[in-house]
Amino acid sequence: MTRVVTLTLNPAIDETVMLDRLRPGHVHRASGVAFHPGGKGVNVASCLADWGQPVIATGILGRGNAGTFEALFAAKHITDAFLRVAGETRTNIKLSHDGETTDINLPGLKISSEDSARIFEQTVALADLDTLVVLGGSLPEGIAENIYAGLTMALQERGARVLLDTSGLPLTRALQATQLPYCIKPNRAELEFYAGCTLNSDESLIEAAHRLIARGVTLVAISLGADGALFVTAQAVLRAALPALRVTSTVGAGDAMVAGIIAALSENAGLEATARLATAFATAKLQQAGANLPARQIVETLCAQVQITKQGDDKP
Ligand SMILES: Nc1ncnc2c1ncn2[C@@H]1O[C@H](COP(=O)(O)OP(=O)(O)OP(=O)(O)O)[C@@H](O)[C@H]1O
Ligand SMILES: O=P(O)(O)OC[C@@]1(O)O[C@H](CO)[C@@H](O)[C@@H]1O
Repeated sequence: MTRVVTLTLNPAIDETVMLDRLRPGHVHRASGVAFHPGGKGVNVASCLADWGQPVIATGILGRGNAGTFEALFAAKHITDAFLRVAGETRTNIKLSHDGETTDINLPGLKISSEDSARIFEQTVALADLDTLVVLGGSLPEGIAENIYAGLTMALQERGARVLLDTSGLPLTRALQATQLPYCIKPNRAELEFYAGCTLNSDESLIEAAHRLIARGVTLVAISLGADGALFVTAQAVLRAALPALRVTSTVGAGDAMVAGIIAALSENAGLEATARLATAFATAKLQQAGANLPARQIVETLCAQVQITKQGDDKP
């Protein structure tokens, strides 16, 4: 059976503050607040666990407030392989207002070079031939910008497949390397940052994806918020979308999509089945606060409803 490992080097406790509307420079009275243990790899693990997929979550946690993560791992039977370091994991502020979310993500812990080397080695040691490894999120201070490039090389040399979901320079460094991840899931802004230009049409997004595929990426999934997502391989391009009936929180929708891709890959699903499951996971998560999925049957019903449009002709 495929082993799934998620790495979150910079996890966060997401503090979601409910506001009627956001007016910069004004005093706001919040109508509520909620706390969820998060960070991209943690969210992916959480959604996979809801789907019934065994998952190992690793990364770096501050010992001071690790309890909130430990409670999640225990409740969802997620194998906890996190390194503990001195200090507290960051809290990220999510302002929920006017039907959208404004994110204020803090920098996180300062990591020593010894702990950086330890987490690198521990992560590589968790992977073997049939392992899918999700590398997710930003990097805390002290971790080299090219760590995802190095991890991708070391993990894929062991026969694992890497799915990378990050942004900014860590993404750029990983995509400039000689060994590229098996799969990436950028959103439009993340792909634009890497490409160094605006990508405001499907054609330009697909072209950017094809350039990465020519250099070794197998699957590029570009998430486009309410507009759905593009799933691009060397053989085909699919657009997948499903209007959301209810949006409780968009935080972690991209992570739910990554979880859906991983669930599909671990069943050797084809491209259309992967696009369907990934979109169903993301849409299902929108109904939940925090990175949680509803019952499997609800996700399966959504899966059948996902609208798939083929873009262009398939290639052999
Ligand atoms: N308002 C919405 N209506 C319908 N589907 C949505 C909406 N927002 C997100 N989705 C679904 O979730 C997927 C991922 O969302 P998005 O593109 O916002 O990810 P992201 O930018 O990586 O987000 P995050 O970093 O918060 O996880 C989309 O491709 C889409 O399928
Ligand atoms: O600062 P990063 O690591 O890029 O993103 C962190 C984060 O925004 O990602 C998740 C949503 O995708 C949240 O749980 C978390 O707060």
